[in-house]
Amino acid sequence: MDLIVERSEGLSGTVKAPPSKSYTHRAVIVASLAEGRSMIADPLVSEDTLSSLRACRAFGVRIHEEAQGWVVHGSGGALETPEDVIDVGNSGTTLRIMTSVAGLAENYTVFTGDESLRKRPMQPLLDALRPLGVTAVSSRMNGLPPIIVRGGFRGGETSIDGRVSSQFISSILIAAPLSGGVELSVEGEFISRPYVDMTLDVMGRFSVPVSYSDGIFTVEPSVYRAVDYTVEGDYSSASYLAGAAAVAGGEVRIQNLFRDSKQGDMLILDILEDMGADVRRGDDHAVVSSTGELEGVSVDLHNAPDLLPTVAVLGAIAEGRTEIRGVEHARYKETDRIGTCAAELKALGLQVRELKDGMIIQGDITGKTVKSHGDHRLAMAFTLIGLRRGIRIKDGDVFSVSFPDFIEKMNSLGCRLRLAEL
Ligand SMILES: O=C(O)C1=C[C@@H](OP(=O)(O)O)[C@@H](O)[C@H](O)C1
Ligand SMILES: C=C(OP(=O)(O)O)C(=O)O
Repeated sequence: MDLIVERSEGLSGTVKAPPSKSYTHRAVIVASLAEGRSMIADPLVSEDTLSSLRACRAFGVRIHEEAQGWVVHGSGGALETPEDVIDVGNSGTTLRIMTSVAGLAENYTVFTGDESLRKRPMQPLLDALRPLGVTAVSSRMNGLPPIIVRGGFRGGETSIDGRVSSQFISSILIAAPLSGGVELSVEGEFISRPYVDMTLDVMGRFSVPVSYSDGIFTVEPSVYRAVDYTVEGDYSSASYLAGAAAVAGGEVRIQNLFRDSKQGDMLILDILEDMGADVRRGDDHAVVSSTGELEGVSVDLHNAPDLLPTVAVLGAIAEGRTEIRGVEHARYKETDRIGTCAAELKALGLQVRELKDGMIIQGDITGKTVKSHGDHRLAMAFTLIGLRRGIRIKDGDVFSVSFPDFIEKMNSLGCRLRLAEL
C-alpha cells in the first residue's frame, strides 16, 4: 500500500520513542538462553522482533506475550531441534544471531527468510563458526540464506572480518558462554561497533562478562542468569520523529531516549544540531525545535549505518551540499541503501553522486513520487520530504518491520500522513 504525506508545518507535542529493536532482539534471545524466568518489559512488538521471538520458540523456549511484556522461561542452553525450517522474514538481526545459537542445539537447523533477507551476506559468519565446531553452510553455496546449521558449538579461537556486519560478532559472542569459551579476533575495520557494545550490555545484564583487548574478545564458559529487563527507546526510529520537527518546524519532545545510551544512532541529535536545528537533551528525553531551515552537512556514518536514509533525505531538503561517508556496509541491508536512496533522490530531481561508501547530495526536489523498494527505513525517511512538499511513497506500508505505530506517532505531532485507500 502507498503512503501519502501532505505538507505539514509547525509540529508540536510529546511522543514516546518506540522501544529499541536491537535491544528487544538481544533481550529475548539472551533470556531464552538464560536459567530461569525473565520478564522483558516494554519490548518492541514489530515484525522483526517477533521473528526473534518465534525463532526462540522454535528451539523449545516458552515465551508468553503479556500486557507488560514478554515472559521468557529460559532454556539454560538446552535447546530442542526445531521441528521445521525457521523463516525469519525480513530480520537480518534474527538470522545472524540465531545462526550461532542454532550451533548450540543438536542436529540441523535451517533458516530462510523473504526475498530481501535471502540476499544478506552470511559467509564471514559461516567461516568464523567452523573453527568453533559449528558446520554452517549456505544451501546454494553462495554465502546467502537459506542457511543450514549443524550443532556442535564447542568453542575455541576464531576470527572475523569486521567490515561487513557487526551482527556476526554479536552472534558469536551471545552463544559463546554456553560453549567451552571463545576467543574472537576482529580483523580490519570494525564497523557498527556500538551494536556490539549493546550486545555486551545485555550479556552483562544477564550476568555474563566479556573482556576485550587488542582486538580480541574473550568469553569464558558461563551461565546467563534470568533478570527482569526493560527495553529503552530506539534512536533509529526516533530519527524520523526528530527529523520531522527539524524539517517541518515547531517543537517536539521525544521521551524514552536516554542520554547515556550505547546506541550509535543517537548521533542523529548531533547531526540535526549541525544542520541548524535546536536540540536539548535530558536524561530520558530530547527536545528538537527548528524553524525548518536546514543546512547541508558532512558526516561519517560508520557507526550508525541505519541513519543513512534519514540523513540522505535531510540532506536533500537542506540548503547546500550534504556528504555522507564511511558506510559501505549500508549496501548489505534490506536493500543496497546507498544505491536505492541515490536512485530515488535522483528520480526526485536532486543531483546525487553515489560513492562506494556514501553519497553527495545537492540541488532541489521537484518530483512527487518515490518507491520504498520494500525497505522500512526508506519509507519512513521519505516521509520527511513529504512534510515539506507532499509525496506519495509507493509500497510505503513497510514501516511495521520496525515501527508499527509510525503513522499514529507522526500524526500526533501534526504530521499529515496516511495510507492510500485501495
Ligand atoms: O545488531 C544489530 O542490532 C544491528 C546492527 C547493524 O547492522 P550491521 O552491524 O550489519 O551494520 C544495524 O544496521 C542493524 O539494523 C541492527
Ligand atoms: C538493517 C536493519 O535491520 P536487520 O539487519 O535486522 O535486518 C535495519 O533495521 O535497518
